[in-house]
Amino acid sequence: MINKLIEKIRKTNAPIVVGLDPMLNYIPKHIQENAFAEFGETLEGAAEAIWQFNKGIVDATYDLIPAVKPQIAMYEQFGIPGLQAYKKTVDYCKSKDLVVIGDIKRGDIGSTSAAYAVGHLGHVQVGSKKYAGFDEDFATVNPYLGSDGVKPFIDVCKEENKGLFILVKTSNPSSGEFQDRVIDGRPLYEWVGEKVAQWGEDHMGKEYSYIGAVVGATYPEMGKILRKLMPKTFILVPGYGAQGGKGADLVHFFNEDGLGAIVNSSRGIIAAYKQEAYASFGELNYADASRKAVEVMIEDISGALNNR
Ligand SMILES: O=C(O)c1cc(=O)[nH]c(=O)n1[C@@H]1O[C@H](COP(=O)(O)O)[C@@H](O)[C@H]1O
Repeated sequence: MINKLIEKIRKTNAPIVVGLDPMLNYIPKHIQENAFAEFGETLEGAAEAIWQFNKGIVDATYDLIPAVKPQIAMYEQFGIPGLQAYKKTVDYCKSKDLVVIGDIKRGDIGSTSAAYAVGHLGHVQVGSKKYAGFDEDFATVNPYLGSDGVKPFIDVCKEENKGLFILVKTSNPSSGEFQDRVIDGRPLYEWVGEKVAQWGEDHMGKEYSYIGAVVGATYPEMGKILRKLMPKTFILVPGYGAQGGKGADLVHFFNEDGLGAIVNSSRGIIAAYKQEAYASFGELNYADASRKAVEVMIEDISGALNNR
């Protein structure tokens, strides 16, 4: 999958991911009204609205981008119908040949991690048959429980040709509270980054490892250090747009080959029509506003990379 991701980044010339993080308050009135007319103001109605909203965005952007990242919490809040909308979104994006990064941020003791890994990336055995549960291409993993909590994910990735993005330095304001703590002379995120690079060594793709890292766009100096520490690790970089990250901040997340990072924007793309810059599109044309926001993001990042 890392090979496919790289191939698609090269083809689209767009090292970006559209984050499909639908909140009801981003969803245009007409979509909500249609969904509620059919299913009522119910969890099913909400799930239908988020699915229709996502479909509009995917249809308007899939030819420009290599990948999407649905964040499962945004679906889970609507219970089982929400999870059905998540699965429908994953399948639809795959039918459009997009690489799907399931943002599930799991990680537990080994046996429990194994179940998460099977459910999201692998096949579960039922009697004599095997079934894929969610079937994303990549998943995000929280490494806090250590190697035995991560290994089951890596094992399933090897069997299934899938990949991971493991949290190394997150984009949020409090991420330093634990992640920046200095241990034996180095911050914790460096220890984790080094470990991610090691885990990745025995699951290499053609150019980069199947085992990637997450490093927030909001910490560009740390990104620069981590880039050097993990040369063969692909970095998922969230925090662009709504959290303040800009193209110029991101150049050091990339290697000299112009690869090595993929930048996510969720609210900045899916709720673009609510921003002043794209307000002229109007609520009805929300998906066209998202397409424009993708074009602007690609321009911003490739411009910054060309000028470095
Ligand atoms: O793993 C992630 O994707 C992630 C890690 C991180 O450090 N920071 C972070 O914002 N994310 C996710 O990236 C997305 C960011 O959304 P926006 O701020 O709307 O672009 C959300 O789905 C977050 O859960």
